[in-house]
Amino acid sequence: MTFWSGQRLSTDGVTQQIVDPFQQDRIDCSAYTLTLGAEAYVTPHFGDNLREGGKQQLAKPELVDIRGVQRTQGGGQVVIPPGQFAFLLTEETVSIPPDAMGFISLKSKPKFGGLINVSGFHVDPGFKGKLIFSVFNAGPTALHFARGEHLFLLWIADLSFKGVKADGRKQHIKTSVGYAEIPNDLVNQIKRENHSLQSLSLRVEKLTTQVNIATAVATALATILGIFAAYAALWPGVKTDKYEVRIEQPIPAIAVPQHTPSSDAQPKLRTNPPKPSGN
Ligand SMILES: Nc1ccn([C@H]2C[C@H](O)[C@@H](COP(=O)(O)OP(=O)(O)OP(=O)(O)O)O2)c(=O)n1
Repeated sequence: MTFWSGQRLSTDGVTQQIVDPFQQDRIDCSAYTLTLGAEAYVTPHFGDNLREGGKQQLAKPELVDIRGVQRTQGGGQVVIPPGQFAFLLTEETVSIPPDAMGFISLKSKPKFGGLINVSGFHVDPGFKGKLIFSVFNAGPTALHFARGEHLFLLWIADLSFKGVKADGRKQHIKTSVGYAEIPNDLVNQIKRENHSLQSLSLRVEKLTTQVNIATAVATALATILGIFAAYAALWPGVKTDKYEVRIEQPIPAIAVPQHTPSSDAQPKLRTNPPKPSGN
């Protein structure tokens, strides 16, 4: 298996239409640079409205000339928050010859930001279509990408066996047609709130604030009630008509038994009566 060199990409890459549209300045050493295309999908995070979140259509950027250097401007943006998955569609359509295969990867810049390629690393012989990268933001910050941004790399490798079947058809090649957009069934599989560490941390922060406020209010109310109760109990002048107890009837005199010397005398001990004699 031999990997195509940059030189070969610039010649056979064009004649065999490996990538469409093809630009010579996209050859990066022995790889071809692919860009972010018209669609992206990012999984919703805590608090997002699931009905609203869907595939994003990214506007095409314009080419502007800055002192003779062509720069892209105004491409539609996609933001991937930390801890979220995304599908990213390539701008280019890839056509792998039947006797070759492709290898794909993210460029280093998005990787340094924490982006991980989840969806695999190969393109089958005979595959034709746009590529869909499934990625995960494992970094600490939200990652912003614009349509037209150089995000992916493609290498082509020759296969050793170039045989054909008896009926003339090529063997072991991908015959099904690839994607032109991000299919809805892919989106439906992952369209649910994804509780990333960041979103859970925000939620804990929010709950902590609410508990702190509730505790402060409860403490203030308890203090006010305590002060009011103490004030009412200790200050005799503080009475309301509602709580004042009026004593209308005089308290009846209670007869208190008088102490007499006889009543003070010790009670006599009772003695048993003498037993009658036996005769
Ligand atoms: N990030 C990627 C990786 C691969 N592919 C394309 C190129 C592959 O040739 C094709 C099929 O990939 P796999 O063989 O890994 O996938 P499956 O076997 O699941 O799909 P199929 O049933 O089409 O063979 O998908 C893609 O669009 N995006």
